[in-house]
Amino acid sequence: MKIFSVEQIQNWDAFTINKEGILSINLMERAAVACFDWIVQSFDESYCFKIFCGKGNNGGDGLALARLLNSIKYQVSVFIPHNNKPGSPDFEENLKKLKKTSVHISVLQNENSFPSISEKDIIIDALFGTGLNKPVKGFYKEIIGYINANSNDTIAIDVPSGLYVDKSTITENEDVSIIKADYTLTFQNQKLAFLVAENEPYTGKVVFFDIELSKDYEASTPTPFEYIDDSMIKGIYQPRKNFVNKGNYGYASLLCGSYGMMGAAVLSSLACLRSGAGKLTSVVCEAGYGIMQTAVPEAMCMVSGEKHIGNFDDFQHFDVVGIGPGIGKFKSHVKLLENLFKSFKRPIVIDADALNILSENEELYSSIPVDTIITPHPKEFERLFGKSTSDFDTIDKAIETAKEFRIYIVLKGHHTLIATPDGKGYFNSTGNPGMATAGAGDVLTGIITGLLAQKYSPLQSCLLGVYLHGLAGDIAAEGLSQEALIAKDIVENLGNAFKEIQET
Ligand SMILES: NC(=O)C1=CN([C@@H]2O[C@H](COP(=O)(O)OP(=O)(O)OC[C@H]3O[C@@H](n4cnc5c(N)ncnc54)[C@H](O)[C@@H]3O)[C@@H](O)[C@H]2O)[C@@H](O)CC1
Ligand SMILES: Nc1ncnc2c1ncn2[C@@H]1O[C@H](COP(=O)(O)OP(=O)(O)O)[C@@H](O)[C@H]1O
Ligand SMILES: [K+]
Repeated sequence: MKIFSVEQIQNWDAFTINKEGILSINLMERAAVACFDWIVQSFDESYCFKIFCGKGNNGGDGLALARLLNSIKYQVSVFIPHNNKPGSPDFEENLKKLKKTSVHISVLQNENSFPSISEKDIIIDALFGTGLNKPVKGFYKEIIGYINANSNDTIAIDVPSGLYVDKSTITENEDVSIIKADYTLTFQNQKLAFLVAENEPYTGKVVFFDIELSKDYEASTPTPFEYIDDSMIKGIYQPRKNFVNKGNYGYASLLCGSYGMMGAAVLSSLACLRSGAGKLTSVVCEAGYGIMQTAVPEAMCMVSGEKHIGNFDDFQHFDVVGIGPGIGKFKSHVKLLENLFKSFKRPIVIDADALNILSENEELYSSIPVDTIITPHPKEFERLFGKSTSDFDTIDKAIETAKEFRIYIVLKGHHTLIATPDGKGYFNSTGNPGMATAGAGDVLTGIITGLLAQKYSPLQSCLLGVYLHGLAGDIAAEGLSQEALIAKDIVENLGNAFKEIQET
């Protein structure tokens, strides 16, 4: 699914109106009906709705929604902040229609005219949507403050008012004014603002409504950002053929583990095999040999070093090398990375301590082979590429860095970002906070390494890898709860995740 900028969203509306020969007010009605249907499913007639409407089309949605709710006898009142300018044409049209109903409409002149809010009131925020063009100040700020001070459920239409959709709203020095919604009912596609941690306090649960904007526009409009959905994954996943043997699915290797951290080696190795790699050699230290052979008998083992991996340069057998889970930070690992970068001409995945070693040896950055995949969590990313001023700055930085070094950066998080060498960013749609548990990242390294071994391209391996990893985590959390989920459960549910994508 494509993630569009505000300008593109506006063009998409206009394109749909032209192409379908409909009026913009019909599109507004579609949006309002979608919100209405959801509200009717979610709240019974004992609730009253207080709808705050700006004078743009977001406010127009609010007015149309007020009329629809009133038509089936919900109690509704509408509040429009005083403003001398006329509303948008569709706002005015909907206001005319609303005036013919029994809905009470008040103009808010100052804070004395703010309505009292009682227990059964639901607040609907239709002040500003995608048309926000400057930070909220003055009387609007007071209204937003008033709404936020209430503990009643607040439903934002399209976007919590005050939040920019495609850039950062949070500034270090200023006190921002944004609705803190419990639900955001948004139209059509995912929006960049909903994918970053800094906006979590404002969006609440985001619900998407298909208002049937033109598919042609979506298909033909390029955008730097996409949301990884099941249709994208279906296009990548390759079912196994019948006349095959293990040689067809590649020879993976993982350089992993050290004394005290063999769990990371076991988890990444199991995940690599469970993702379908033909065969795997885990390169481990002597102290970990017995553990690996017992915990993952399906993997072959090579030994290097005593308590941590020592010198190793026997890479030529492998189709892909994954390095990092549990290897610890040792001086000799600098040489290990140097050797790997120099001698191995096939895909490489770098994670965990291997990234920390890189970050302390910046002279190695320029020798990272093209198309390498690195999988930092936010702290590792910061160690590698420095601090960011906002989550949007981090996104830009990831994309610029991926372009500069021609590598893939899998920046792990709630919506993991894959930044590509050609300047695109893909956000993951699967996964849950139960996966914030030790070892979950090691599992991801194993999966991506295993997919690369099977000849998925680096981009496909990243996309399919993060999606499967998150989906396995979601299936595990469904059975176990997020709290009880541990990394092993992600591995154990990889099979169910594969089954789910085979079925969709
Ligand atoms: N264009 C369409 O056909 C559709 C639009 N829809 C709705 O329309 C919204 C976008 O509508 P608009 O483009 O009219 O924009 P908005 O309704 O989001 O807001 C624009 C209005 O607010 C003013 N404004 C912006 N920032 C302000 C600030 N900080 N302080 C004070 N005033 C400010 C602008 O001058 C303008 O009058 C969407 O979010 C969605 O809710 C939906 O009805 C679906 C169809
Ligand atoms: N809140 C969350 N929502 C979704 N996925 C998450 C969340 N927290 C962590 N994850 C996923 O779990 C993995 C954690 O990786 P990482 O931080 O490297 O853990 P570790 O180093 O312990 O293995 C990442 O793939 C990340 O995307
Ligand atoms: K809004």
